[in-house]
Amino acid sequence: MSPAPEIGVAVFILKNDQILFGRRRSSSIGAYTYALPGGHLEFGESFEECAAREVKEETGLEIKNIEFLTANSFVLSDKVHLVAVFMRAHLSDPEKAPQNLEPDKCEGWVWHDLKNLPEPMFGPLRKMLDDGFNPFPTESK
Ligand SMILES: Nc1nc2c([nH]c(=O)n2[C@H]2C[C@H](O)[C@@H](COP(=O)(O)OP(=O)(O)OP(=O)(O)O)O2)c(=O)[nH]1
Repeated sequence: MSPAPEIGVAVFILKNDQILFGRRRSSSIGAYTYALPGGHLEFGESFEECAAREVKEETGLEIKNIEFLTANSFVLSDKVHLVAVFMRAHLSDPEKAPQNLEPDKCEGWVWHDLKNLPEPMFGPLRKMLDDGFNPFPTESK
Protein backbone atom coordinates (compact mmCIF):
# COMPACT_ATOMS: atom_id res chain seq x y z
CA MET A 1 0.00 0.00 0.00
CA SER A 2 1.25 3.51 -0.74
CA PRO A 3 2.32 5.62 2.22
CA ALA A 4 -0.02 8.47 3.25
CA PRO A 5 0.76 11.98 2.03
CA GLU A 6 2.73 14.03 4.59
CA ILE A 7 1.58 17.49 5.61
CA GLY A 8 4.23 20.16 5.89
CA VAL A 9 3.88 23.79 6.91
CA ALA A 10 6.47 26.18 5.46
CA VAL A 11 6.77 29.84 6.38
CA PHE A 12 7.73 32.84 4.27
CA ILE A 13 9.20 35.09 6.96
CA LEU A 14 9.28 38.56 5.40
CA LYS A 15 11.62 41.35 6.46
CA ASN A 16 11.58 44.45 4.25
CA ASP A 17 12.01 42.93 0.74
CA GLN A 18 13.66 39.76 2.00
CA ILE A 19 12.73 36.18 2.80
CA LEU A 20 14.52 33.80 5.18
CA PHE A 21 15.98 30.63 3.61
CA GLY A 22 18.03 27.77 4.96
CA ARG A 23 20.02 25.17 3.07
CA ARG A 24 18.86 21.67 3.94
CA ARG A 25 21.30 18.97 4.93
CA SER A 26 21.44 15.50 3.44
CA SER A 27 19.25 13.59 5.90
CA SER A 28 15.85 14.60 4.54
CA ILE A 29 14.14 15.18 1.21
CA GLY A 30 15.43 18.11 -0.80
CA ALA A 31 19.03 17.54 0.29
CA TYR A 32 21.32 20.56 -0.19
CA THR A 33 18.52 22.74 -1.52
CA TYR A 34 17.35 26.06 -0.05
CA ALA A 35 13.97 25.97 1.64
CA LEU A 36 11.82 27.90 4.08
CA PRO A 37 11.68 27.17 7.79
CA GLY A 38 8.93 24.68 8.50
CA GLY A 39 8.08 21.13 9.38
CA HIS A 40 5.34 18.59 9.79
CA LEU A 41 1.94 19.41 11.17
CA GLU A 42 1.43 17.71 14.52
CA PHE A 43 -1.86 16.20 15.64
CA GLY A 44 -4.28 18.88 16.85
CA GLU A 45 -2.22 21.86 15.67
CA SER A 46 -3.51 24.78 13.63
CA PHE A 47 -1.37 25.90 10.67
CA GLU A 48 -0.49 29.07 12.63
CA GLU A 49 0.59 27.08 15.71
CA CYS A 50 2.71 24.76 13.59
CA ALA A 51 4.34 27.72 11.80
CA ALA A 52 5.20 29.48 15.08
CA ARG A 53 6.51 26.26 16.68
CA GLU A 54 8.69 25.21 13.76
CA VAL A 55 10.15 28.70 13.25
CA LYS A 56 10.98 28.94 16.97
CA GLU A 57 12.51 25.43 17.05
CA GLU A 58 14.62 25.97 13.95
CA THR A 59 15.64 29.64 14.22
CA GLY A 60 14.82 30.87 17.73
CA LEU A 61 12.72 33.64 16.15
CA GLU A 62 9.25 34.61 17.28
CA ILE A 63 6.82 35.52 14.51
CA LYS A 64 3.61 37.53 14.33
CA ASN A 65 0.90 38.30 11.74
CA ILE A 66 0.91 34.63 10.72
CA GLU A 67 -1.35 34.17 7.70
CA PHE A 68 -2.27 31.34 5.39
CA LEU A 69 -1.14 31.96 1.79
CA THR A 70 -1.69 28.81 -0.24
CA ALA A 71 -1.34 25.03 -0.24
CA ASN A 72 0.03 22.65 -2.82
CA SER A 73 0.16 18.94 -3.46
CA PHE A 74 3.44 17.57 -4.81
CA VAL A 75 4.13 13.97 -5.74
CA LEU A 76 7.92 13.79 -5.60
CA SER A 77 8.30 10.05 -6.22
CA ASP A 78 6.28 6.82 -5.88
CA LYS A 79 7.05 6.98 -2.13
CA VAL A 80 6.78 10.69 -1.32
CA HIS A 81 3.64 12.78 -1.63
CA LEU A 82 3.81 16.17 0.11
CA VAL A 83 0.97 18.47 0.96
CA ALA A 84 2.68 21.76 1.69
CA VAL A 85 0.86 24.59 3.42
CA PHE A 86 2.54 27.95 2.90
CA MET A 87 2.21 30.67 5.49
CA ARG A 88 3.47 34.25 5.69
CA ALA A 89 4.71 35.99 8.84
CA HIS A 90 6.77 38.89 10.13
CA LEU A 91 9.31 38.98 12.95
CA SER A 92 8.00 39.97 16.37
CA ASP A 93 11.38 41.68 16.89
CA PRO A 94 12.78 42.84 13.52
CA GLU A 95 16.22 43.36 15.09
CA LYS A 96 16.59 39.73 16.10
CA ALA A 97 18.85 37.48 14.00
CA PRO A 98 18.05 33.85 13.21
CA GLN A 99 20.07 31.14 14.97
CA ASN A 100 20.77 27.74 13.45
CA LEU A 101 19.20 25.64 16.22
CA GLU A 102 18.98 22.39 14.23
CA PRO A 103 22.41 22.24 12.56
CA ASP A 104 21.93 18.55 11.75
CA LYS A 105 19.05 19.55 9.44
CA CYS A 106 20.13 22.97 8.15
CA GLU A 107 23.41 24.65 7.22
CA GLY A 108 22.24 28.09 8.39
CA TRP A 109 19.69 30.84 7.78
CA VAL A 110 20.17 33.72 5.35
CA TRP A 111 17.91 36.56 4.17
CA HIS A 112 17.42 36.72 0.38
CA ASP A 113 15.75 39.22 -1.88
CA LEU A 114 12.86 37.88 -4.01
CA LYS A 115 14.78 39.06 -7.09
CA ASN A 116 17.95 37.24 -6.05
CA LEU A 117 16.88 33.88 -4.69
CA PRO A 118 19.35 31.19 -3.61
CA GLU A 119 19.94 28.16 -5.81
CA PRO A 120 19.37 25.28 -5.92
CA MET A 121 15.97 25.72 -4.35
CA PHE A 122 13.78 22.96 -2.91
CA GLY A 123 11.78 21.66 -5.91
CA PRO A 124 8.22 22.41 -4.77
CA LEU A 125 9.20 25.93 -3.77
CA ARG A 126 11.09 26.53 -7.02
CA LYS A 127 8.04 25.50 -9.01
CA MET A 128 5.77 27.89 -7.12
CA LEU A 129 8.11 30.84 -7.51
CA ASP A 130 8.74 30.02 -11.20
CA ASP A 131 4.97 30.00 -11.66
CA GLY A 132 4.96 33.61 -10.41
CA PHE A 133 3.90 33.12 -6.81
CA ASN A 134 4.75 36.22 -4.76
CA PRO A 135 4.54 35.93 -0.95
CA PHE A 136 4.65 39.69 -0.36
CA PRO A 137 1.45 41.61 0.29
CA THR A 138 0.49 43.39 -2.94
CA GLU A 139 0.60 46.87 -1.39
CA SER A 140 4.34 46.50 -0.53
CA LYS A 141 5.42 45.79 -4.10
N1 LIG B 1 10.75 23.17 5.80
C1 LIG B 1 10.14 23.21 4.60
N2 LIG B 1 9.32 22.22 4.25
C2 LIG B 1 8.75 22.28 3.05
C3 LIG B 1 8.97 23.37 2.16
N3 LIG B 1 8.29 23.15 1.02
C4 LIG B 1 7.66 21.97 1.17
O1 LIG B 1 6.96 21.41 0.35
N4 LIG B 1 7.93 21.45 2.42
C5 LIG B 1 7.45 20.16 2.93
C6 LIG B 1 8.52 19.11 2.94
C7 LIG B 1 8.13 18.21 4.06
O2 LIG B 1 7.15 17.28 3.61
C8 LIG B 1 7.41 19.09 5.02
C9 LIG B 1 8.18 19.42 6.27
O3 LIG B 1 9.47 19.66 6.01
P1 LIG B 1 10.81 19.28 6.80
O4 LIG B 1 11.44 18.13 6.12
O5 LIG B 1 11.57 20.56 6.90
O6 LIG B 1 10.34 18.82 8.21
P2 LIG B 1 11.15 18.72 9.56
O7 LIG B 1 12.09 17.58 9.46
O8 LIG B 1 11.71 20.05 9.95
O9 LIG B 1 9.90 18.45 10.44
P3 LIG B 1 9.62 17.57 11.66
O10 LIG B 1 9.67 16.17 11.12
O11 LIG B 1 10.69 17.92 12.65
O12 LIG B 1 8.25 18.02 12.02
O13 LIG B 1 7.04 20.27 4.28
C10 LIG B 1 9.83 24.40 2.54
O14 LIG B 1 10.05 25.39 1.84
N5 LIG B 1 10.40 24.29 3.78
